[in-house]
Amino acid sequence: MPSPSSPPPQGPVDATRVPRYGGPTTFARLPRLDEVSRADVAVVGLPFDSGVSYRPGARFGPGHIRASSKLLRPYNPALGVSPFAAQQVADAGDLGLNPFDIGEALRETETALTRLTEDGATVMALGGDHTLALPALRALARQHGKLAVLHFDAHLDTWDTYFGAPYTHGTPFRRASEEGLLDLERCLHVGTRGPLYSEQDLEDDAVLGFQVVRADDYEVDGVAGAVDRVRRRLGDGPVYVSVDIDVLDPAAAPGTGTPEAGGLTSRELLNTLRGLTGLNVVGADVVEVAPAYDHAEITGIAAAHVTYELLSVLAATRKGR
Ligand SMILES: N=C(N)NCCCC(=O)O
Ligand SMILES: [Zn+2]
Ligand SMILES: [Zn+2]
Repeated sequence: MPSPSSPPPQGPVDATRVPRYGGPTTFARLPRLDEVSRADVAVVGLPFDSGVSYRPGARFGPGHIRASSKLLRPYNPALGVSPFAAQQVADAGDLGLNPFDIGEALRETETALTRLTEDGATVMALGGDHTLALPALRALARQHGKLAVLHFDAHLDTWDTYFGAPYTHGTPFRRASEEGLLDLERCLHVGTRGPLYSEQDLEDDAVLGFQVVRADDYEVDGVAGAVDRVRRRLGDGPVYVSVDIDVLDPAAAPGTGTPEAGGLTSRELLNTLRGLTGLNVVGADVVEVAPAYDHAEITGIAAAHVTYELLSVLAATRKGR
């Protein structure tokens, strides 16, 4: 927490004074991390897509999400909070990750995220492909102990290997579970759907520690039912929230590498995220935005709003809402 003498949070550039299409290119036109004395939340870009199994391009995700975040306004009426006034949010820029050596990129990510959190910031990562959830979990589990993962995705991402490779965007949560980073009683996927490799995938997934709120469950139980299940599963302990943008229907997020029909609406996703207020969220990511397949910033805007809601949840929780 800031001391009584620390300066008030420095927010975004005022859009009534500096046009939105000008000014800084940081997330939501916030200050850079090196422009503030300390940050409660660091937004950091992870430009990397060497772990993908289908369409490449998520390496350009961080820049696209930032460019699509220029219209965000300072007050969130849905949660009654000003996410950039209740806490210092700053943009830490992009990590320089090795595109030719996945193991090296994992180490670089873990080291950088460890440094950011040691400085007291909660990490809000913008991907990048889903491979990098693994080093994020490694960094945060060292600090907080075993973590719950709340994983929004069309996919399970608990598969084993592709072409014999263990570190890919389809495997981060199996590796995390095997490495003992996860609380196996408190993890769940939200929004999964579509074809699997076999029935065994779901059996393995349960053993690895995950329950599932399927995309189809929204049809029956709605957002309130999903939030209720999520909150009961997560409890009070530390939670890492990982949002693969392909959890949204391709109509709401075409710009991604492995799209699956039948997904969540952006309204369902944003309202589910708002329902996380009060939980002990220790880090989050928004991944798999691939701008080459986007149109009119549809996917970028969805990802920017997801990020904004996560920042709002952190702010509302900080204020004891
Ligand atoms: N994490 C994402 N987006 N996709 C995983 C898909 C893995 C597969 O090709 O089966
Ligand atoms: Zn996915
Ligand atoms: Zn994924």
